[in-house]
Amino acid sequence: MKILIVAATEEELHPSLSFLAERQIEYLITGVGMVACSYALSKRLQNGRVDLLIQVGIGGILDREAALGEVYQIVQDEIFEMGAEDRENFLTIEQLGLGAHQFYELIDAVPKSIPFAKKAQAITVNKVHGRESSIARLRIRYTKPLIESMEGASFFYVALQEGIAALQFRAVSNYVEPRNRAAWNIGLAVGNMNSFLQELIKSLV
Ligand SMILES: O=C(O)c1cccc(C(=O)CC[C@H]2O[C@@H](n3cnc4c(=O)[nH]cnc43)[C@H](O)[C@@H]2O)c1
Repeated sequence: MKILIVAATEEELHPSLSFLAERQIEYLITGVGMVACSYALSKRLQNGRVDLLIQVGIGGILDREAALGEVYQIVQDEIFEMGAEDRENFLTIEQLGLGAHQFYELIDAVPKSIPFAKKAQAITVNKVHGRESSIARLRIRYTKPLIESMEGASFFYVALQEGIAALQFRAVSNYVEPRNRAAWNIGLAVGNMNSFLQELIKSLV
């Protein structure tokens, strides 16, 4: 099975680089954001077959009770607020009849026995939430565990277009809260993400 590991930045994958090299598992660094992710992944997929895409990275979590560092399996991801304002209402791209904003993991080719991670839904943003009022609106709209990233939905979108199995995992580096960069624990999240990734790969190859 040809696996491609996808991450936005090399920092997020750094602890696994020698592990991946030893096992001849290919990885792709896409850059941050939906446009960079879509471009880099599409370009790579034009150059050869892949059976399974695995995106790993860090992300924010809305739930203040959740533990920083925990790894989540993202089962559903959406391009946040893709649509149109209609005065006080919001119309999704589906409601406008112009496309889709909600995408899902694709697990047909994935063995059942992969390591356990809590499941979460996610939103993918161009602008990281950092204002009290917009975060309060998120809390009303989303009741299940919610992770925020800047690439996830575009990753699922490309996988769907190409018909390739795709899994996404995010370790929590920070809470979705008024901007507080000093409170991010990127080291913990990257460490846990990579330990999980290595267990996952061992279960697959
Ligand atoms: O310092 C900032 O305010 C800031 C604003 C935008 C991006 C960053 C980054 O460091 C890149 C974030 C990188 O990690 C993912 N990530 C991590 N936490 C979040 C989040 O709360 N919301 C959205 N994305 C997040 C993201 O996928 C990027 O690749 C710093």
